Amino acid sequence: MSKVSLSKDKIKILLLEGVHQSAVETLKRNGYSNIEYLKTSLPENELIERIKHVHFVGIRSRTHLTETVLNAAEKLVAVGCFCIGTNQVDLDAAKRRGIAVFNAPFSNTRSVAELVLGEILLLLRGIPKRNAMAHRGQWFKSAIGSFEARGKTLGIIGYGHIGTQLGIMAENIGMKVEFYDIEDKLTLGNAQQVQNLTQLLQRADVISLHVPETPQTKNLIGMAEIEVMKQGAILINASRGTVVDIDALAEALQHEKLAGAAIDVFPVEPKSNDEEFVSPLREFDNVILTPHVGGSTQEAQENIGIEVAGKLTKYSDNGSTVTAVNFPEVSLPELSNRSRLLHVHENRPGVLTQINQAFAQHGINIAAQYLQTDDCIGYVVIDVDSDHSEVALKELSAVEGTIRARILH
Ligand SMILES: NC(=O)c1ccc[n+]([C@@H]2O[C@H](COP(=O)([O-])OP(=O)(O)OC[C@H]3O[C@@H](n4cnc5c(N)ncnc54)[C@H](O)[C@@H]3O)[C@@H](O)[C@H]2O)c1
Ligand SMILES: O=C(O)CC[C@@H](O)C(=O)O
Repeated sequence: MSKVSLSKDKIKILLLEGVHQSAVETLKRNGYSNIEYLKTSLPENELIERIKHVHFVGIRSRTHLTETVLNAAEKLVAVGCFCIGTNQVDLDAAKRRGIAVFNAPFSNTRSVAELVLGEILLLLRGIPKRNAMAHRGQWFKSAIGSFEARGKTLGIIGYGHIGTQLGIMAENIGMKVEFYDIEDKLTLGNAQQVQNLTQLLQRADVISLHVPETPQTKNLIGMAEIEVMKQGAILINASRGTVVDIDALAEALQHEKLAGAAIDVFPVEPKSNDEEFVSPLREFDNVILTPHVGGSTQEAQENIGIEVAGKLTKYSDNGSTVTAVNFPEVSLPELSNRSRLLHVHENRPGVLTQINQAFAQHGINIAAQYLQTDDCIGYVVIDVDSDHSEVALKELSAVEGTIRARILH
């Protein structure tokens, strides 16, 4: 599949799920005006219909870009996930089709950490229950089950961007921070890494989850894990809904093994704000339930809009894949007075030799060449004199193993 360079007004961009207007402004500022903006996600059949015609798509966590959807995305060059998580995209299928995927790895980190810190304080004081009772006209003035955060142990599972930020903030209010991570991590402040999950579960007064959705984190916290937690501990999950077995959690709350919980993400989430939220946790006054809003602050959404739209325009304008989550990363200088060929190919021996031989045969001088590969694909970027660019694109497209070739002037 090959493409000539389209003028910017012909490049179609579909933005879903009400991404912040800062994304639209950033795209427009960079010359992209052909933007369709929808406040919601789309049902799969409609998504398949619309994605056929677009070069870039922007989504959040509700839109699932499965292999079936990507099969229809004939023109798609890149996906922008206007969030941290990218589990809603079949990253491997996108890569095999030469579609780069970008996200915003830190823009909502602080928002999630702040929400979790607030929940820790409220849950340690038993506020959700007292609040619910007061709404029903009941007056529960009592210190029973009400504790300061100072001196309590916070156990963080997944000590990445959010986990570390939360750890620092929790230490600032006098909590002791321990964490479990599958990687050896640089500990910030006075935090301590523990060697296994059980140890952390046994020691912490509050457990907070900050892992990605992976096969290994599915039901990371189930009946057996809750069993080893302290009597009266608190569980917080603002990572992904698959990480906690909700039925096991409901049972633990029923038996008062846990004093409370805060859950922001669920195995199945409503597809829109009009759909009913169904969960066995609804009956518990001591559980804070939030509709996947950990990262939903004005500050975070604005920054995400600018960051991800910026990455899409950079990839479109000059081919840079820096911070792409499924693509070999190539950092590129700006293009001036030349043409740039972007070639995504299956990573097999001899592709570069074929390219160089074809260019040599046609007397095409290579001004600069950049190559990065991973175990599946290679991404080569070649700057040539503009006089030779169309021949060069034809030659590139004919190379065996070509997935995509694109040209920028
Ligand atoms: N609720 C929200 O709105 C919201 C907002 C942002 C992010 N998130 C979720 O939070 C997750 C974490 O975000 P982050 O920016 O801190 O990610 P990150 O990649 O910086 O950190 C994740 C950490 O988890 C560790 N990890 C991975 N698998 C593990 C396992 N099996 N056991 C223990 N540790 C494991 C990693 O080594 C890493 O240190 C995201 O993947 C996303 O799903 C949710
Ligand atoms: O904005 C969203 O839909 C997802 C937010 C959060 O889960 C993320 O992964 O950044």
